Amino acid sequence: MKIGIIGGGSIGLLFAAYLSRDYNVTIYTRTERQADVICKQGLQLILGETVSSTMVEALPIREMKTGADLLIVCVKSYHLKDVLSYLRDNRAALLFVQNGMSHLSQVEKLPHHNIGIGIVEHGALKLNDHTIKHTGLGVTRAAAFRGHADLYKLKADKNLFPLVMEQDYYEMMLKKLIVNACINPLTAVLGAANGELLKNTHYYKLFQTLTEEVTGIFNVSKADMQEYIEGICRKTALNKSSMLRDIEEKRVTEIDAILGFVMEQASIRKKEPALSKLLYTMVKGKELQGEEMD
Ligand SMILES: NC(=O)C1=CN([C@@H]2O[C@H](COP(=O)(O)OP(=O)(O)OC[C@H]3O[C@@H](n4cnc5c(N)ncnc54)[C@H](OP(=O)(O)O)[C@@H]3O)[C@@H](O)[C@H]2O)C=CC1
Ligand SMILES: CC(C)(CO)C(=O)C(=O)O
Repeated sequence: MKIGIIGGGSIGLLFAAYLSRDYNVTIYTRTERQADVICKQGLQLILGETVSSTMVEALPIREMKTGADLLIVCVKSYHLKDVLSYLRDNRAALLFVQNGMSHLSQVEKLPHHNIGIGIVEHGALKLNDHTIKHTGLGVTRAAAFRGHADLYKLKADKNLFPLVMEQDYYEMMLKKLIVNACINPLTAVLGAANGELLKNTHYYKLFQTLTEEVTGIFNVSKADMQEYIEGICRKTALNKSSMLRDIEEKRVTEIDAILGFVMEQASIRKKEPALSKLLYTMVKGKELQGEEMD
């Protein structure tokens, strides 16, 4: 089976490092430079004290080949529009692994017969063009959005890179969306690690109010979700959320895909997302502040 991975970032390199053990993998990068580095130096995966190297094919996306069975799209949600033009004439099955839910409206317009949605619960950090650090062991969940689910049942390391099939893509994405909506913007604005949302009594009140608002918009049980999200905050207590890292590194965040989607749904469902609106504006302001400091 031939797998193409689009985007040589944290998640793309992580997927490539594990899947290339069992499959013929090609990484499609934005730049020619990164593709050259990967082809010449191979991929390096760091997990704890262990460093493993694999030779993997890489090409700039504009030289994308046809003939792959599966393309796993690992760019950020706001870069999807740039890669969709490369996908339109490619008949491969597609698997999208973006955080948030705003990409669903773009995905559903694609003509492909087989489209899957993935949720990544690993932590991964790209150290350079060909080195990836697996910072948090988790699972990848996948479900069919359209067509056959079997295509995403990939063989991969059961302990280090397990894949779990889910029945309902919407339910699976919604749960992750609510987690990201309740943790990421607050930690980004407060400059706090995930565990601080539980430890600091004032932050905890804000966190509870936000969880109440977001679960209310989607008519999901607040008590169950609160417990689930608190569990994630405890497990990742010392970690910075991806949004906080984006703000610190003056990158664009995925706020539109996360709280933007929440606010859109609130408007459709005639609910008032007061705190979400406030946090959305604050994160947008932080993004602008980052741009102006450059
Ligand atoms: N990192 C993590 O631990 C987790 C990430 N996720 C989700 O996975 C998705 C990917 O995140 P992550 O890997 O961290 O993001 P990164 O920013 O690390 O990687 C995205 C990659 O996409 C590449 N890219 C952008 N535009 C194009 C293009 N037109 N053609 C080809 N490649 C392109 C970028 O290239 P370049 O660098 O050259 O700009 C970059 O290498 C996000 O939605 C994120 O929320 C989910 C769970 C955990
Ligand atoms: C689960 C969580 C909040 C872990 O930090 C995450 O997915 C993120 O940071 O984007």
